[in-house]
Amino acid sequence: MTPAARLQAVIDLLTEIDETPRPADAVMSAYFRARRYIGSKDRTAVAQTAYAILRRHARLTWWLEREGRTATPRARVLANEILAEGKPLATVLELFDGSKFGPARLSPEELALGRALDTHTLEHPSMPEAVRVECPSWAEGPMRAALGAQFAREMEALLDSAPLDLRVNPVKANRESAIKALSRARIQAQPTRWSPLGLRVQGRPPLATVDAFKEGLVEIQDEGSQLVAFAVAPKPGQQVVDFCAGAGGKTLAIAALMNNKGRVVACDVLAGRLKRAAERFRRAGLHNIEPHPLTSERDPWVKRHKRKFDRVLVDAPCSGTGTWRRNPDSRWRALGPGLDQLVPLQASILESASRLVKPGGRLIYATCSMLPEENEGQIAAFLESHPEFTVKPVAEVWAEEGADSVPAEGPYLRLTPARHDTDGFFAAVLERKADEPVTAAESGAAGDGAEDDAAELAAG
Ligand SMILES: C[S@@+](CC[C@H](N)C(=O)[O-])C[C@H]1O[C@@H](n2cnc3c(N)ncnc32)[C@H](O)[C@@H]1O
Repeated sequence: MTPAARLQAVIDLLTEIDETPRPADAVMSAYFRARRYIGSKDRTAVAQTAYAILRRHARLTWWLEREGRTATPRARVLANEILAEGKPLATVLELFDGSKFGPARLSPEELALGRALDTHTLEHPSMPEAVRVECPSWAEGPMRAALGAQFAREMEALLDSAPLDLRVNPVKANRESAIKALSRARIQAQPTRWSPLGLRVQGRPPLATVDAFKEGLVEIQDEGSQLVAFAVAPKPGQQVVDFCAGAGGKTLAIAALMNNKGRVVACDVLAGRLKRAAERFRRAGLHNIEPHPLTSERDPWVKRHKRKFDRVLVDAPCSGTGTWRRNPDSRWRALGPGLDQLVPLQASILESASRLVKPGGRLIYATCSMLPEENEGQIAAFLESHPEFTVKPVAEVWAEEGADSVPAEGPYLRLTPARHDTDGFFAAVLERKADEPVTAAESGAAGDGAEDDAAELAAG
C-alpha cells in the first residue's frame, strides 16, 4: 500500500466505526478479514493510526470545533496528520493526492483548515483538562469523585495501550515451564508484579498459533482480572457460582485454582457466550465447570439453589471505565446500557445472587469500573438491607491464601492503571454470617415468590 492508500483505509475504517454500534476492534477485524490482500505491515500501520485517532478523539474534535468544522473521519485524519504526527501541510497535501486508492485532494475549505492547524500541536493551553485527558463529560464528575487529585494521572494512564498479560494454567504448567514453552516460540514473558500466576508478554505476538496457548498452558487475562479471581479464593472441592461468567475468563481462573475438584457453575443471560467459553474450558483441561444459562438474574434456578454455594462471584455488567485502555472508542460511544440502567441492574443481580450463598460462604462483587456508584455505592446499599453479610477485607483473604502483598485499599480491591498497571477493577468480598436464619424475603415472601415456587415445584 502507498502511504496515501493507508490513509484512505484509516478514513474508511473510522467511517465504519462511526456508523455501527459495534466496538472498534470488532469492526477492524471484520474490515481486514474482508480484505485479505492487505499485508500484515499495512494492516498494522492502518490499525495503529486508527487506534491513535480514537485515543485522540476529544483533542482532535476540540481543534476542529475551534475552527468551526465537524469532526468527520476525514477531518480527524487531516487534523491528526498535522497536529499529532507533526507533518507540515506541504507533506499532507502529497498524501491527499487524489490517486486511485488515496484520499481525494483537499477542498478549499479543508485547505484553509490545514493552514489554520499547520505548526500547531495536539495540545493547547486553553484546552480544558477533561479534553486533554480524553474524559467524556458524562464520566468527568464521577471520575473526579473517585480519583480526586489523581484524576489527570489516571486518565492519562487510561490513554496508553494495555499490556498483554497471560495467566498460567496451574492444571497444566507453572510460571517457569510456561516461560520456557513461550520462549520456544520466541515470546519473551516476565512474571507480573501482583498475580502469582501472571506473565506479561513483550509486544503483540500472534498467540493463537503458539503451542503453549493452543495446549492450554496459558490464557490471555489482564493481571487485574486474575486478582479478582484470587479474591474469590476458592478451595478444591467447593461449590462455586460464577454468576456473570460471560466468555469465562474468571471461571477458568477459579476452576484452575480448584485444581479440577469441586464444581463451578458458570451462569450468564447470554447462552451464546457460555457456549463459546466451553471451548476455552476444554483447552484448559478443566472438567469441573458446568455452564448454566439464565433467563434473567431472577431465574427460578436461583431459588432452587439458595444457600448451596461456598463462593458466588458477581462480575457485574458495568460501564467498563476501567478498560478504556483496551477499547479506546468505548468512552465515546454508547455500546451498551447507560449508568442509569446499569446501576439498578447491578443491584438486582447482587441481590438475587446473594441468595445462593450458604451460611459462612462468600459473595464476591466485582466490576471493571472505576466509578463509585457501581462499586462502593453498590456494596453500601446492599449491606444496608443485608445485615446477614459482613465485609471481609481483601487483605485478609490474601493473607489466608499465603500471599504477601496485595494492592488493596481499605477493605476492597481497587486497581487503577496508573498505580498498578492493570485495567481498573473493583472487588469486594462479603461473608454470610455462619449462624444466620432464613429471612422472610429469602423464603420468597417479598414479591417474587409465586413464579419461583411454581418453578421449584415443577423441578421437584
Ligand atoms: C463483565 S461481563 C463478565 C466477564 C466475565 N466474567 C469474564 O471474566 O470474562 C458481565 C456479564 O454479565 C452478563 N449479564 C448481564 N446481565 C445479566 C443478568 N441479569 N444476569 C446474569 N448475567 C448478566 C453479561 O452477559 C456479561 O457476560
